[in-house]
This record gives sequence, structure tokens and C-alpha cells, in this order.
Amino acid sequence: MPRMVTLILGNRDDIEEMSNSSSVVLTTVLKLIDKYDLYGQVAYPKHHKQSEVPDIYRLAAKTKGVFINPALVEPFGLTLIEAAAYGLPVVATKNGGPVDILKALNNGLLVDPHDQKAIADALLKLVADKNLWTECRKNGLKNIHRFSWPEHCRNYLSHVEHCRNRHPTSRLEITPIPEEPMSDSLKDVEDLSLRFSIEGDPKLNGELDAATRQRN
Ligand SMILES: O=c1ccn([C@@H]2O[C@H](COP(=O)(O)OP(=O)(O)O[C@H]3O[C@H](CO)[C@@H](O)[C@H](O)[C@H]3O)[C@@H](O)[C@H]2O)c(=O)[nH]1
Ligand SMILES: O=P(O)(O)OC[C@H]1O[C@](O)(CO)[C@@H](O)[C@@H]1O
Repeated sequence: MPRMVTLILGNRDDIEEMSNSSSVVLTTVLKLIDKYDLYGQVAYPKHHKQSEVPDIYRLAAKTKGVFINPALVEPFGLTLIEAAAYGLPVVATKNGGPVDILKALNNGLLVDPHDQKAIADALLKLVADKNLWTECRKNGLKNIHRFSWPEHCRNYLSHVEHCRNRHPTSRLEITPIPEEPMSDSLKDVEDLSLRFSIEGDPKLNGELDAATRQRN
């Protein structure tokens, strides 16, 4: 059975009204579909809702697809984390956050976004090599906890601790800022967010509870 390729290329009513860079990409893709006579084999839906995004990742994983982020520069790369969480292997730009993400997750391949052949080779490799695809899927699912909020907070605090140990004599001077009265709906939000983020670590929770008690 022939594969249907689904391209999620941005919400639009009219290509002419998209930003210049987005409309150039979409127009190029439409021309390529025409050039290679791929009618009926490629879908490029005009709209999707944010609530449908999880199902798009799920569908891509279920049909043994690959997520690609070929940004020229990607400051972080939340979409890679999302793809990994749905068991979808990735091909991603080697410029920016994906380098660290793939080091932690080991769930795909990095490419030079200017190198068309490298992008095509990486996509084909992941689609064609079933063992590699499955390994990347498993690695992503196994390692995704490294990007959970509790893990992020633990890492952050351990980096702070490391810096403090390296410079034991330097002190952080904190100038107290006069507190604005909070509206009722915001009360305790600050403390709660801290507790949520390190939930599951009794040692850290204990330290924070003590700090909160001291402040009150
Ligand atoms: O049509 C879309 C496009 C994106 N998203 C979601 O929006 C979020 C952010 O998407 P992204 O395209 O990465 O957003 P940007 O705001 O352009 O990216 C900035 O913000 C991201 C989130 O912090 C970082 O990962 C990027 O590095 C940074 O450039 C993600 O959860 C996506 O799933 C949708 O729901 N629908
Ligand atoms: O490929 P370009 O033009 O560098 O765009 C990359 C940008 O697009 C996004 O991937 C999505 O908007 C951003 O996260 C990123 O900064």
C-alpha cells in the first residue's frame, strides 16, 4: 500500500497572506509535489487546532514516521521533546538546543540544515532502518524523564550547588524588593510552583519547606 505523507506546514486561509518565509517554503513544496507528480500521495492540511497536535504526533509515531526540525537556528526545541514523548524519532538541526536534547535522549540524527542531501539521507535512514527507528523510539521514551520539571529543577539546583562549591567565598547579594500586595487569586502561587517542580525529592522538599517556614 503506498504511503501517504502528511505535511503540517502552518495554519493558513490563503498562502498569499502568510509571512514571506512561510509562503516561500509552502510554495516550494507545492511546486515539488507537482514536479514529481505526487498528487494523492501528499496531504497538506490548511488548518489544525492546538488540541489536535498530540494526535498528529501520535499518528506520525503509529505510522512509523519521523519528526523533522530543520531550523537554521533552534534556541531550544520543545517540539523535539514532544516528539520524543510520543515515541517519534527525530531528525534535527545541529544548530542550537537539539544538540543537547539528542545527547540526552539519543533518539535521532542531527543534520546541517543547509545540507539538503544530509537531511534526505537522515530521513530515509530512519524510515528504512526499522531497527534504528525502533531504537530511537525506545531511547526517546526511556530518557524523556530527563526533561521533566522535577528533573529540570534537580539539575538546576545541582548546578547552583556546584557553582557555590567552586566559589565558596563569593556571596550573592540580594537587594530586597518591596513586595506588591498580591491579589487573592495569586496567593501561594510562588510557593506552590516550587513545590510542584521538585515534587518527588523528599530531601529538596524538606529544605524548601524549612525555607518557607523561616520566611513566614
Ligand atoms: O502550529 C503549531 C505550532 C506549534 N505548536 C506548539 O507550540 C509550541 C512551541 O512551538 P515552536 O514552533 O517551537 O514555537 P516558537 O515560539 O517558534 O519557538 C520558541 O519557543 C519554543 C518553546 O519554548 C522553543 O522550543 C524554541 O526553541 C523557541 O524558538 C510547541 O508546544 C508546539 O507543539 C502548536 O501547537 N501548533
Ligand atoms: O529556520 P529558521 O528560520 O532559523 O527558524 C527557526 C525558528 O522556527 C521555529 O523552529 C518555529 O517557529 C523556532 O523555534 C525557531 O527559532
